Amino acid sequence: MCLLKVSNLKVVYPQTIAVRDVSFSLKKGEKLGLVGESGCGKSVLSLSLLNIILGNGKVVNGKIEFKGNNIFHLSKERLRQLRGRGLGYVFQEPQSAFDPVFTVGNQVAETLISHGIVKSKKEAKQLAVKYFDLVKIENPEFVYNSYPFQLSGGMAQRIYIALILMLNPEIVIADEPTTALDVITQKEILKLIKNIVEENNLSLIFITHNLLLLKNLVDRIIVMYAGTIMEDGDFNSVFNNPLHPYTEGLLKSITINKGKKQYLDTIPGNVPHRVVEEDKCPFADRCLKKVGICTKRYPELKEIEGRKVRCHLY
Ligand SMILES: Nc1ncnc2c1ncn2[C@@H]1O[C@H](COP(=O)(O)OP(=O)(O)OP(=O)(O)O)[C@@H](O)[C@H]1O
Repeated sequence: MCLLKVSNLKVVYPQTIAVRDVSFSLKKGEKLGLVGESGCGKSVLSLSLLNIILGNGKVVNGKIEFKGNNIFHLSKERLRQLRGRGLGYVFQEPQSAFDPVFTVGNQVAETLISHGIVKSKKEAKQLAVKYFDLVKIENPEFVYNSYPFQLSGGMAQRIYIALILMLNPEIVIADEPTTALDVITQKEILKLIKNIVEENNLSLIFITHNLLLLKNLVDRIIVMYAGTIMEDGDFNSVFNNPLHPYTEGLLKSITINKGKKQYLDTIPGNVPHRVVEEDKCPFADRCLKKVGICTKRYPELKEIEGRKVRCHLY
């Protein structure tokens, strides 16, 4: 069953096209990785799935359907339900998700009551303590009564994940959820997200600039560059046999040697700070395999053996 369908989405800011001609869909239980260098549009795309457009950005084309309903046409109330019970968003900075002046319990209870998950503060506490235990918080009652500043980054992220799960969303969106955490906590949080998503047959959209994090976590990967999709396919095929020269470059820049990450080549040049509409491939200036047409025409996203690639070489 298709849960989410994005068609020809375009989101612009006065200085740049943040998301350009993006189309993809997500099935129930599917785990999708969204990867690309900083500034390629991952966050703008994932926030727009909740109809959140920050600053003076504008959706100028396309639609996003959640279970067949265009989210840009939902009433305020249905949108509020979508953000939480439809799509649960785990942010990069776990501590900033909480208001410093209220206890964790207060904020959790308010969210659960406002989404209709529980009716009273007492019920909220019972449910929260159960879920805090599930995400391996020691002494959940004590944590429930704590203030956010009393939590470590890892604890705050676990609590936030527990809160998202209590809302019982159908899709979990995790935007670099482990960047602010140390390596050991990172691994624990990734394992936690994977287990919970699989045990409950939830769909996952995991956003990262680190392709290696996606190994053993997702079934499918979308590679983004300059606001658009360059490659879309099942993780193993893309990882073992990348079609797009950009994906190839990303993969060449990392390798695993006896479990240790080593950085090898980097892709020449930089990600464009400003994306404008041009009749050329956005990656042409950095591409080691470019041919004549690459600087003359914007490539379509083509389907090849169940995968998709935006490249004139195919
Ligand atoms: N509030 C905003 N105001 C102006 N421009 C913005 C805003 N948010 C994003 N942009 C622009 O949109 C483009 C895409 O940004 P986005 O944050 O989606 O990239 P990203 O891939 O998520 O990067 P990172 O990995 O660094 O978070 C960038 O050029 C960025 O400058």
